[in-house]
Amino acid sequence: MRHTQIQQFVVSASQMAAIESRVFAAGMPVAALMEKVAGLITRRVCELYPDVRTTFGILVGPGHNGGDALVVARELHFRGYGVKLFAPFASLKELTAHHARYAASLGIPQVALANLADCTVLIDGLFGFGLTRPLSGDIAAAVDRINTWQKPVLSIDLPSGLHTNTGAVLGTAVRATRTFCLGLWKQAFLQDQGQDWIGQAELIDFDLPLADIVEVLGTPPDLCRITPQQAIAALPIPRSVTTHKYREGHLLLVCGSRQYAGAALLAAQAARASGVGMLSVAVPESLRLMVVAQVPDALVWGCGETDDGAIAQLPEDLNLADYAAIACGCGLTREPVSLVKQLLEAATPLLLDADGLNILATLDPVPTLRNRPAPTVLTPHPGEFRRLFPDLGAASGREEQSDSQNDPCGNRIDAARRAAQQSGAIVLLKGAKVAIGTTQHPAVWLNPDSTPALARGGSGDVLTGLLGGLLAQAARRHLPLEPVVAAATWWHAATGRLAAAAHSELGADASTQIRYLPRVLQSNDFNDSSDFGF
Ligand SMILES: NC(=O)C1=CN([C@@H]2O[C@H](COP(=O)(O)OP(=O)(O)OC[C@H]3O[C@@H](n4cnc5c(N)ncnc54)[C@H](O)[C@@H]3O)[C@@H](O)[C@H]2O)[C@@H](O)CC1
Ligand SMILES: [K+]
Repeated sequence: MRHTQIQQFVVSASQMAAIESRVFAAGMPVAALMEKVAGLITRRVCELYPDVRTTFGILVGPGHNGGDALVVARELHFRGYGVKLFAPFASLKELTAHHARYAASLGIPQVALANLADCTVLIDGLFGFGLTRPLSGDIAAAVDRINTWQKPVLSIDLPSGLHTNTGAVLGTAVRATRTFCLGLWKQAFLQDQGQDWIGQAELIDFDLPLADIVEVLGTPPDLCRITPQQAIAALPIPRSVTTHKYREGHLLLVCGSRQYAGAALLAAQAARASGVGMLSVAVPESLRLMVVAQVPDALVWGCGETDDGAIAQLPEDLNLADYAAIACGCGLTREPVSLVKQLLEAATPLLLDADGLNILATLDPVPTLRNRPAPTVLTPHPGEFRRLFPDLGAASGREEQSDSQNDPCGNRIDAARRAAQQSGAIVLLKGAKVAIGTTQHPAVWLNPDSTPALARGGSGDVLTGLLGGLLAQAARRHLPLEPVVAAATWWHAATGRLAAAAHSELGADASTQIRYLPRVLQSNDFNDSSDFGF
């Protein structure tokens, strides 16, 4: 129970410091807490490296991150491992200085950086959440040098140099292969730009009292990390034994063009897997028979089409008020502007994706969304996000075409939150760590576990169909939509992971993902984030 709760919290540096202060004020001695935390880290290090011939080079910073590192060094030394310290700071915090003196008295050698080059593993205790400014000078040079060695690096709390909240690299940063996040997940672990420095992330729970956490973070907290347990509790959306198809929601998918016919099929097939009671699909007339053949359970509307094969207009006898939700965008092209305008005016929950978003971006999006008579869900990737919210765009993540991850403004959590506040929409900002901004509490939901296997054409169409189907079911029951968006995000990512585990990352194409959607809900392996055993 505690394990599940703890996994949901996400903190900033100042919130972590506030929680820590409450614990210390209540009587927990600082030194005792450091012993406890470092003991837990040591246990994990020994599990990972049971062979006592392993040698550890330990990087010691001036604050309590360095203190943790010194306690770990001492414990590894007592267990018979070879340990060397690199402690380049002349001035240390008091507790850290005590541990440094004791380590020296035990004969643990302090060495120059070059002497760590022959160690098997490095442990990074330079800086944790107390980092206040960019790394520079000798320490930055030392970090850069370490990064060229390509050794396993275990970072304590955060890779040194990473901003605790944004995950941005401040000057330079240690490139960890694994990071032990201490106590509560820091925001950096849920930001895309930190991921290549964090490596494998693992939470070390050291029993911060829930009462103190809740007091600082509020109930419900502002941020919520989506857990498998939460998502599974919302899925599948429960149905009564006496239900009928129209009570399970009716989704209208508006999608496809002659150029992008497959997108319509993928979205429709994924919507079907959501359990939605009724599925209608509006496509250009020339796609109608293909959709009927591939998704025979859908009602398919053939729409008048433009010369280029995009939807020109919806059929006159199609009544938008008949649907519990509408999802639009997959394979649409940017032509059907009046169609998207018409959908935006409908008093029906609306999901916009892909070209639906690109068209919305030309329609003065913020006031348009604020005037919507029903809820809106947007699912932009960073490029679409920037077109929709240009003043927030810099905060949404790296440029699509750029491999620079060092964007100092790349705070996706903040971007999703502010986009939702501005527009009133639920904004699902795609990326490795999806951030969902809402106008409710929590203000942002964050999905921690995904797979690069989902970074491929078609997987966005699967998400749109799945999410659209779930929104229709939830809207029909008057359930809040935000938790459903979070659950769909998790379901989509978990499907990608399950499909990749079975077929490799290369084999987890969109059609395979659709086949795996129901299997995720049948699996019992959702007890922690390392489910599926990889
Ligand atoms: N939150 C908690 O409850 C606990 C925290 N602990 C550890 O304590 C850490 C936080 O400790 P501190 O607050 O001492 O902070 P840090 O150890 O992260 O670093 C702060 C020190 O680094 C200096 N500094 C900051 N930026 C610098 C830069 N760019 N170049 C050079 N020096 C710089 C500061 O002046 C200060 O002396 C955590 O990350 C964690 O490792 C654990 O020991 C125990 C429990
Ligand atoms: K560190």
